[in-house]
Amino acid sequence: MQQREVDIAIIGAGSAGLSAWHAARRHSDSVVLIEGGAFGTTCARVGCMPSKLLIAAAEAAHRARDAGGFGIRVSGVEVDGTAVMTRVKQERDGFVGRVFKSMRRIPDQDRLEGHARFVDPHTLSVGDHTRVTARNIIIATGSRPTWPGMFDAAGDRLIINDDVFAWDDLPESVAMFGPGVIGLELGQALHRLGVRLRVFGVGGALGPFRDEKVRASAEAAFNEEFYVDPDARVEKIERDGDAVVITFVERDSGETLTERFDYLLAATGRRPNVDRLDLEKAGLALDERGVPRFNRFTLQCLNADESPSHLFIAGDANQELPLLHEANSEGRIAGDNAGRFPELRAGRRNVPLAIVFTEPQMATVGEGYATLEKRLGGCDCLAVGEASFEDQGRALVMRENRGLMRVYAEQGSGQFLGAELLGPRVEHMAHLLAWALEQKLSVGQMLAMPWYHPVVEEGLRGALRDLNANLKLGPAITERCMECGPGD
Ligand SMILES: Cc1cc2nc3c(=O)[nH]c(=O)nc-3n(C[C@H](O)[C@H](O)[C@H](O)COP(=O)(O)OP(=O)(O)OC[C@H]3O[C@@H](n4cnc5c(N)ncnc54)[C@H](O)[C@@H]3O)c2cc1C
Ligand SMILES: NC(=O)c1ccc[n+]([C@@H]2O[C@H](COP(=O)([O-])OP(=O)(O)OC[C@H]3O[C@@H](n4cnc5c(N)ncnc54)[C@H](O)[C@@H]3O)[C@@H](O)[C@H]2O)c1
Repeated sequence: MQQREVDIAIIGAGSAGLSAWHAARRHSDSVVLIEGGAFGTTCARVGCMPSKLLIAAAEAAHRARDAGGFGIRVSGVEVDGTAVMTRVKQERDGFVGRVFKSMRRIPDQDRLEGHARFVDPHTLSVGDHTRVTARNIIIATGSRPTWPGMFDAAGDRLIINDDVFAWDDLPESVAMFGPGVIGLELGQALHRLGVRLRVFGVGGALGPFRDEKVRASAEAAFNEEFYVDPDARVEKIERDGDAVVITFVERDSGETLTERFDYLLAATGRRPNVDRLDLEKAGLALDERGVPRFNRFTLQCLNADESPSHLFIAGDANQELPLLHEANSEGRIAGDNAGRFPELRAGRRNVPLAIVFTEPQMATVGEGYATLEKRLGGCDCLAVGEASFEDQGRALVMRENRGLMRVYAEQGSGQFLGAELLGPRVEHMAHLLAWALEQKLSVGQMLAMPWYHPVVEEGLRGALRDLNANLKLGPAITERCMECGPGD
């Protein structure tokens, strides 16, 4: 067993771990980065990037098929599954290659391969070859998919998102469990690429939405295109030969159906990789999920006796906001603070922003409706405005007129608080709204900004006007401007 003594050890060379390494190195040359799985990051290998590549191929197929709606005849649209997967994997390898290239800046002696576990609060055993003692340790171990035991009946036909990006060809059929973020992104893409699909959920949850009206609008919009039952009654999952056989009650007919699928894809959520670290030896206070308790501005963990720890936790491992930009900024803050320990700095945290790349797209900005309702609803302090995309000018032009936006503000101050968005290209509107929230703008100030015509953002202006009217702060709401055409 080799012995290493370092200032800072980082467990996990994903997005959070890499950001932490760069930040920590500004303070010390004695930083080691430990990786127990594949290098290249979840985002580039099996997450953000390959999923967006699959979605891009699906969009191309969809546009070709939808061209008839514009009077353009495109005959014989064919999806070549092998070519689709070849491009997805080639481009994905390019993204992973870029991560490797940036990792070349990390000297070989600063990288260790092997699974890390705590031996005591300052010591890690890595694989069965090295023992690392560190002044500070950053846990940046990411997350992994989780699923209920009943799916195991599907045997090796039970797959997760990682497996999709290893396919050489597209399958004939997939039963997707979990209409969350991953389930809807991948599900819609597979459907548009010609894969027979059913999506099953539990308890009615759909996508990232907590606002019931937006959730219901999403349920209706996706069901126009493919089968999604967010509150499914699945009676049996069996394996028969190469197929997964699923018996379920169909959502609209109420009939009990038995169908065969090539795969059962589990997209039923992710759990933090903190359960295989022997955390009990690290002396930390854990929450009910076994995740270390931590300060979101310093990323510093708390000891079991409530004193501040020398350990930090960043990225999906802490489960606060399991998104790429959050992993990057948390890694940076944790690395910086591990470097300057025990003198810590509060890191700057941005307002919450999440975007889902379905069509219509889904996005949430700010604390989210459920939290706002709880915090402000009881005293009538929460004002809500909304606008539908169904008759929005530019959305109609593009044949993308589906979706609903709900925007929230504080009564009295008129300060904008957040939004839940379903609609065309809302990725851009979500950014505008996040920037407005960062600037603490009031709804009146947002409405005073320039709005072009004809753009989908005019739909957002409609929602903000509705919100402004409900705030009862004035100025008077502009009636629809007829000479501006639909959308104003
Ligand atoms: C299909 C999919 C699509 C996504 N799309 C988006 C998107 O569009 N936009 C977005 O913002 N986010 C997206 N995400 C989320 C995003 O990928 C994650 O939030 C981000 O990658 C988390 O980074 P991380 O550094 O915390 O974890 P990771 O990149 O997973 O890094 C953790 C590393 O720790 C290693 N490790 C774990 N335990 C140990 C141990 N004990 N010892 C040593 N090493 C260990 C792991 O092997 C891993 O390499 C997506 C995720 C998925 C799955
Ligand atoms: N575009 C993006 O930013 C993006 C894309 C993909 C993933 N991500 C990140 O990854 C995280 C994890 O995504 P996810 O989709 O795995 O989680 P999720 O929490 O978004 O969705 C899980 C879904 O599975 C459902 N579910 C749970 N148990 C079930 C069961 N037994 N049967 C059927 N359905 C069941 C839940 O009700 C929920 O709808 C996201 O929260 C997000 O942070 C982000």
